[in-house]
Amino acid sequence: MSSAAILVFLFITFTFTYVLFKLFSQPKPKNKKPPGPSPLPIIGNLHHILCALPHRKLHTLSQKYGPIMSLQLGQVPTVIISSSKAAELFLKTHDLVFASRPKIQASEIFSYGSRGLAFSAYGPYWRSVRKLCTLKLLSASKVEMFAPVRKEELGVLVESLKNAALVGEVVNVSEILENLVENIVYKMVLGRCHYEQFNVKNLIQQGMALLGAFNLADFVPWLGVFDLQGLTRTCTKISKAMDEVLEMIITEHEQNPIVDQNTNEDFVDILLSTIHEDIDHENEENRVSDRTYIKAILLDMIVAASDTSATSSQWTFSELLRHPRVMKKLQNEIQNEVGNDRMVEEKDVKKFTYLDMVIDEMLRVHPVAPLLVPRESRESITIDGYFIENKTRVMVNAYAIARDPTNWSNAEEFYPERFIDRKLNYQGQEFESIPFGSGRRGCAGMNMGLTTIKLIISQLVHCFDWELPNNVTPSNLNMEEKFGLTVTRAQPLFAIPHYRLGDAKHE
Ligand code: HEM
Repeated sequence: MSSAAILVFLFITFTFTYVLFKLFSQPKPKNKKPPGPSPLPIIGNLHHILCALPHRKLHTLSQKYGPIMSLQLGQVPTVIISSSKAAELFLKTHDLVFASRPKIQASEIFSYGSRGLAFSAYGPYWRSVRKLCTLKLLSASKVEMFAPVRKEELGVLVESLKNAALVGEVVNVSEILENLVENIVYKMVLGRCHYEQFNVKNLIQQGMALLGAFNLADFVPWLGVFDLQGLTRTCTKISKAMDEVLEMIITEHEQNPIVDQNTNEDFVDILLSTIHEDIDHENEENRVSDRTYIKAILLDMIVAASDTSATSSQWTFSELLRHPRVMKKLQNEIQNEVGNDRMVEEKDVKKFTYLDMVIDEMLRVHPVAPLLVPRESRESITIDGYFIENKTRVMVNAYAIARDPTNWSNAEEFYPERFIDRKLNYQGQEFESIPFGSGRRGCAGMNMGLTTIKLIISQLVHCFDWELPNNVTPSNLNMEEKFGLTVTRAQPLFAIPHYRLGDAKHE
């Protein structure tokens, strides 16, 4: 073969190899994944979220890799959303694609195979349960129906704080707020909060800690059979005890049905009245023949309502103590409407416009579920040029979104006045602050939560002036966070109440 022929042969071979290499070595443009840090073998990027405050770490990473970022968490392909624009694409434009939840081992065990609302996969069963909860448990009329429970529990708390004020006692505000919200939630859901035979609160607290714990099996499923962290055993044990307690509570309700029109129903009564209804009309296989769905929904309601509302109240209180100007302005607003010789009633709260701004600002600065509740894609889809494969886990970083400098100036500063001309109604239209998530899987109990928090805060700042104890000043008050099922204060909040009303009557 002549040298020219050799050159031509080599040229053709090289070109052909090059074209083949280009074709197979680069991902096809339509399969381009969102950018993200390189994964390690087996664990992928798990080390990036295994830290004390993952929402902060993911916020920092998103500043390098962008608002739609890829992570490989063990075996689970994951996308992290960190801007309002990206959140709108995932939670509004393509909401239906991301309306499912991944299977979480603890929820599978506690909720009888995720038969509650929060963790069930998108489909006919979830749609029926969501409709049932929205209409029968969490509607505006039901929120109002439970006003007497909130009033009674707050009345008891104010009396005990008045006694503490008399002797200048330092009060553990975190603890009293947790107990208050727990009492309200347990009375609303189960009818009462104390049982002599068992400690239901303690059991559910243990369950909640397990739900918030990092479980390796959720990311590397084949490791699940070895139960390396012992979580499967513990969850199964607690779940069995919880099931026995819930069975007893339901049986007690069955044996004492509500006959008196003036007696308020609780969630158990309401759900029992649905037991003969076919909850899942579209799917024969999902037909509910026992009461597991009632137990799963009861648990979901307690878990979803308690920590979120208690933690939000604590952050609001902390910010008010850190900002005496805001505290004074709020007290003045309430005093101008209510005077100082009676306590706040629930109907007053709607008039407190500055309170609305304080709560909006607290929810922006301290979203208590900063990564919302994870979603899972139901099909493969290309968004903004990035390919998102089926069954990708989606985590929306509400913490990062609420700090996006394109939407918020001095984002770390707590400044309620930024909401004077800017109303957020959390109904899925705005995405600059999404503490309740958005779309089909958005929070089902938002009105219940907001009503509870607003009443608690207005009552406690109207009845009392609050002083920081010892050498704590507004500027050195510890505001460190602790990550779990919700992001709470790392240290409990302490303060001294000083009663400030005249002869208040709690009508
Ligand atoms: C300040 C109080 C609250 C906050 C900040 C909050 C926040 C959230 C968030 C971020 C989600 C996930 C949304 C998503 O995936 O897009 C959620 C879901 C949910 N929340 Fe809330 N929540 C609060 C109070 C409540 C209350 C009081 C209840 C019930 C009584 C409740 C019931 C639920 C339920 C059932 C879901 C799951 C909905 C579903 O998957 O279909 N929440 N909440």
